[in-house]
Amino acid sequence: MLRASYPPSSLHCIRCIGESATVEVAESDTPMADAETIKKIEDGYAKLQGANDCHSLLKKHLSKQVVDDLKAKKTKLGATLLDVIQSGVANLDSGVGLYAPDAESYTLFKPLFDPVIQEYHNGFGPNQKQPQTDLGEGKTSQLVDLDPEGKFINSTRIRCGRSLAGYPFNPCLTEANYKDMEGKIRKVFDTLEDPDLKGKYYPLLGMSKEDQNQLIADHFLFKEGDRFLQAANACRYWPVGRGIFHNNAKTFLVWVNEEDHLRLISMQPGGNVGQVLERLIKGVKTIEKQVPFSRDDRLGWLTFCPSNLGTTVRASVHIRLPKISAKPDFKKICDDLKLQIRGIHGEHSDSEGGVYDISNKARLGCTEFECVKQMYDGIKHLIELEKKA
Ligand SMILES: Nc1ncnc2c1ncn2[C@@H]1O[C@H](COP(=O)(O)OP(=O)(O)OP(=O)(O)O)[C@@H](O)[C@H]1O
Ligand SMILES: NC(=[NH2+])NCCC[C@H](N)C(=O)O
Repeated sequence: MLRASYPPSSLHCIRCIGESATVEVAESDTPMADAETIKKIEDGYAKLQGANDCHSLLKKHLSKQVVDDLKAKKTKLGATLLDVIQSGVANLDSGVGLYAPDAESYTLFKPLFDPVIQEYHNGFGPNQKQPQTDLGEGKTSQLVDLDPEGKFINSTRIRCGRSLAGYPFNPCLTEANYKDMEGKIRKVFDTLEDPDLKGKYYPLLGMSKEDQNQLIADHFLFKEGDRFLQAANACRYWPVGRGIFHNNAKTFLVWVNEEDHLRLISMQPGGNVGQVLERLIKGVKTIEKQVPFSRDDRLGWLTFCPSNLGTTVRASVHIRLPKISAKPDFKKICDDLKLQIRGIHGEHSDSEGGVYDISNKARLGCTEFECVKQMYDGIKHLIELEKKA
């Protein structure tokens, strides 16, 4: 074993500025995690093992064997198993608990990612491949309004994530990367002419707290200070490079550099899923003509969190189902329909006034249109149950 200087711009990011950039390099020249990092990984493993109230996929799949096999590994950008697991170790209430600091992490730390991916995405196995993109062009008319009388659904939203090719994910990005990426995407926003898409970019830097909080309360903007992202080292230089684009009607929105490089969102009041999807397709197709995105042959569109791989599509409604949501088996009914229940202010929030956010859960191993259809068919069924209850 030699000690050598590895030029890890990302290692600075991952390990906080000010730390020495010297890391251990094995004889094969493969970068290796240092002893301190390995100790933290082992301590993290022990903490998870001792936490009886922790039910994350991380805890379930981070076996002693996996720790021993992966603890010394390091990606070319300097990411270690610690970077992958630290959010789930800090937040024992995580559902998933791990993130990929860069694309290489999905292969280097495969023995951990693959079983998590398999369990989260309906059994998507290590030899399975994400199908070709099918956003649902020409098929949106199949998705007729789920609630034409406006009795149940407050609003419908479909989002997808995209990573700009050539850049790693949050923990490995430098401040210059953030500025650069924001600059590139702002130029693309300026070219949007279609009346459905045309709008303005609002950087977080310089936005008043009042405006920011209003956008969050109205469900348009990402929240600040997400402890899961913070513990994953994903909020560095905040608010530099972060912001939101939206059209006048706030029905087409793009989040810049929150959890993923981009989140493209279409949303509107009511239950017209077809219209919402139609607008999203237009937005994605227009933007992707100008920006190359990272796609993996097996895992599809690449994202920071393994729960978002593949299509990256989460199609949701904000819905009131007072009768069936009061039943003890409501979660089981949704699980069986492969739907996920969230609270009114998004992930890790509670329901308010009996309104739930219900969406497709899996995003990998199916097409984009199938993800939306999963939500559509499931919600249709839930509304029928509510009417009969
Ligand atoms: N159908 C919907 N109608 C209106 N707002 C919605 C709808 N679905 C989600 N939202 C809002 O979008 C915002 C973001 O939600 P949330 O963070 O749960 O989901 P996300 O954007 O899909 O990302 P992630 O899964 O990474 O958390 C929240 O304010 C949430 O209330
Ligand atoms: N926004 C997401 N990536 N959501 C999925 C996981 C979020 C968080 N890391 C958890 O495990 O609970």
